[in-house]
Amino acid sequence: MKSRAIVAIDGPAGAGKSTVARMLAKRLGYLYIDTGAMYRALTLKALERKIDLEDEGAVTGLAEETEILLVPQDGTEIRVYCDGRDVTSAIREPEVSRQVSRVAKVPGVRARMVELQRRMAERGGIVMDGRDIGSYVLPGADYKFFLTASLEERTRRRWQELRDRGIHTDFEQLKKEMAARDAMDSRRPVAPLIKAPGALEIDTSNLEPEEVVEIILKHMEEGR
Ligand SMILES: Nc1ncnc2c1ncn2[C@@H]1O[C@H](COP(=O)(O)OP(=O)(O)O)[C@@H](O)[C@H]1O
Ligand SMILES: Nc1ccn([C@@H]2O[C@H](COP(=O)(O)OP(=O)(O)O)[C@@H](O)[C@H]2O)c(=O)n1
Repeated sequence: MKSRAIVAIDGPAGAGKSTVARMLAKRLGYLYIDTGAMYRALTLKALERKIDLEDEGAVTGLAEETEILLVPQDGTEIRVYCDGRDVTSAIREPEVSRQVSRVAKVPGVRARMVELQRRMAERGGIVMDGRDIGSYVLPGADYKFFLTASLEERTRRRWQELRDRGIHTDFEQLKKEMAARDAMDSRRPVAPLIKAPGALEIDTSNLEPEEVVEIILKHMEEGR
């Protein structure tokens, strides 16, 4: 296995990217970078400022004046700061999930985020997860994975996750929202959600997170 490698993990919402990426980073002693958290932080700020999300100029301007920091904690937890404020929990609110793809499709926003993400990856030894990491942000990544799962299973996971945080949502409504977000992420003109050439696709529907990590590590050890 290459040392201080760059590992890219992409896939739709709820496929298990962050869970697996975090566990993998821990096993490898790498840094975990959650790029979705960056788009979420900017979306939260835009919503709080009541910025018209269809106004691409305004949203781009906001991206350019916003400082987003991902700060690793003990283990592989990261805390997300937006202009110095800890927004780790707030960015997971359903309203942010509902609106984030509108912000993420703005080319000026992506340009800014991608620049930051590439800088964070410069020294290697990272696991980065998102939608366009293997295809666009880090096309030269050493290892690329594309996680999937059925929409039903991905909704079930997100529904449970929200419930564990005391947020009760309607399952069918959540399913619709997740499908709408996937569609928007897949259809946007700039760096859409796609499986990068050469990425190993893993359907996690019937796997435990630990099993997915083992598949990934085995693939990396075999140097494929
Ligand atoms: N392979 C898996 N099997 C079962 N549950 C999983 C699996 N991967 C992740 N989960 C659970 O599903 C939820 C959503 O996963 P997450 O990692 O946030 O997905 P993503 O980052 O792709 O949106 C988490 O609560 C996690 O514990
Ligand atoms: N590399 C990335 C990561 C996220 N995103 C956007 O950010 C949103 C939230 O990403 P996330 O990874 O936090 O979403 P979940 O899969 O955790 O629900 C996605 O739906 C995309 O719209 C993106 O455009 N590019």
